[in-house]
Amino acid sequence: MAADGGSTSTTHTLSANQELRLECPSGKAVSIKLEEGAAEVFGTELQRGKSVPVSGQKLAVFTWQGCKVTVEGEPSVQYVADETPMAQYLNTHRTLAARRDEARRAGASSPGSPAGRGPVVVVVGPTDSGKSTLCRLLCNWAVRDGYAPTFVDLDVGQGTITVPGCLSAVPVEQPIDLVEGINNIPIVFFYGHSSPGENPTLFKLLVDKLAGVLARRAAADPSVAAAGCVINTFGWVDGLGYELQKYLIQAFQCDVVLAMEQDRLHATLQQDLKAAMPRTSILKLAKSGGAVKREGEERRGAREARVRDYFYGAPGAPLQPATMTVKATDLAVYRIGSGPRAPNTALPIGAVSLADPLRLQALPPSLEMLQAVMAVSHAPTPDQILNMNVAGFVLIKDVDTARGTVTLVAPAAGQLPGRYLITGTLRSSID
Ligand SMILES: Nc1ncnc2c1ncn2[C@@H]1O[C@H](COP(=O)(O)OP(=O)(O)OP(=O)(O)O)[C@@H](O)[C@H]1O
Repeated sequence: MAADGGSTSTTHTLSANQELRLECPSGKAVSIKLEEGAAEVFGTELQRGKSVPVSGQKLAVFTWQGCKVTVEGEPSVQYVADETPMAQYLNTHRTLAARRDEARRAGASSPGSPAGRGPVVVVVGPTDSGKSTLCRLLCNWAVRDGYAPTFVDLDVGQGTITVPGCLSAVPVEQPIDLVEGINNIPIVFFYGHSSPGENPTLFKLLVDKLAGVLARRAAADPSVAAAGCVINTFGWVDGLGYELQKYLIQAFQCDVVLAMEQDRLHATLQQDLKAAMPRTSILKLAKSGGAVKREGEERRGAREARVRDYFYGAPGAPLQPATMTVKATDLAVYRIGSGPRAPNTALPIGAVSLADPLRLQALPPSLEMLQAVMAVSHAPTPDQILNMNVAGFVLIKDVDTARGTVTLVAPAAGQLPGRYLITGTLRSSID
């Protein structure tokens, strides 16, 4: 590596298979520019001579052949690494690519046949093991091969498709934009909490709903089926978390499980899925040394940033949300389950919680709703709320019980796309 330049501009010369790792705090302008050669950020190729803003991101500029790249601004961390798992990740992609090609051929000769189904890949592993990053790489490489895989995000704590607390899926038709993310309309089910343990029954129900929608889409379109799915999961891999991982692997009928970092997770999944899913391959992949550990406060901050991005746009791609005051009678707010769960240890000895985790409870507007992020359901009637995906989100800013009004922030002005709002425990402190 050679570096030169002043404190706000550094040019790095990378050799083949090296990567430049950057941690760029939000609020400080940092951009990268490819000067020579070829390089990619998690599978998205950089255009030569084009400056790309990367504030608020932790990323790696990787090169297969060698390149020269300039960093403008002052990242809090910047260094070049020689050792990366990229070759192993690319080999995995090549295996998946061969299966997509086979599926495309089979789907063309007999549409709707099981052989026309491309790989359904799930990435599992502890928090910060690089799961989301690997999903992004696999989606981007598939796009570069001419496929549009469906990216599924079940990470309700640190998801990347929309606000936290959701199970969502979106077709990736273009390389993921470094500023704007995935430019496509997702299908979203609202769970409403940042941990799958908050209401595991609801989490499983929504896994089944989303898996059902995607199976129907694949059955209706051979090119969707052949491209397959790449599924990101949450980083809770013990106890109930592990049980939920096994549940979702079966619900989505995953045929490839990529276990990041942990021998134990890999081995237990192999044992436990052998009988139920004999044809599923379970592979272990190395964690990148660049995947950065985030502590509780930072994880909360990342969730907050996702909510901010939803309403106000990502840095470099601003949006204009609307603040509206509506009549409380024009809305109906529902909570699924009966409020925060009492741990069994808090109940009298021998008692079990009789709370129905799928019970719909109508809530009158109250000050307890301030700063709640609520989903706007597509449901035409309340009894359909559990079955339907959501149109988008609102943030509750004020409730005036005397006047009977609710003030909320929505992505756009005008009537909301539905009158049924779903609330959970998701809150945001943004203005
Ligand atoms: N090679 C790399 N160089 C620099 N940063 C990286 C690299 N790989 C991953 N990161 C960063 O490390 C952080 C953690 O990675 P990632 O989000 O992929 O992990 P995860 O397993 O999905 O985490 P979680 O379970 O919390 O969702 C992210 O900010 C990501 O951008």
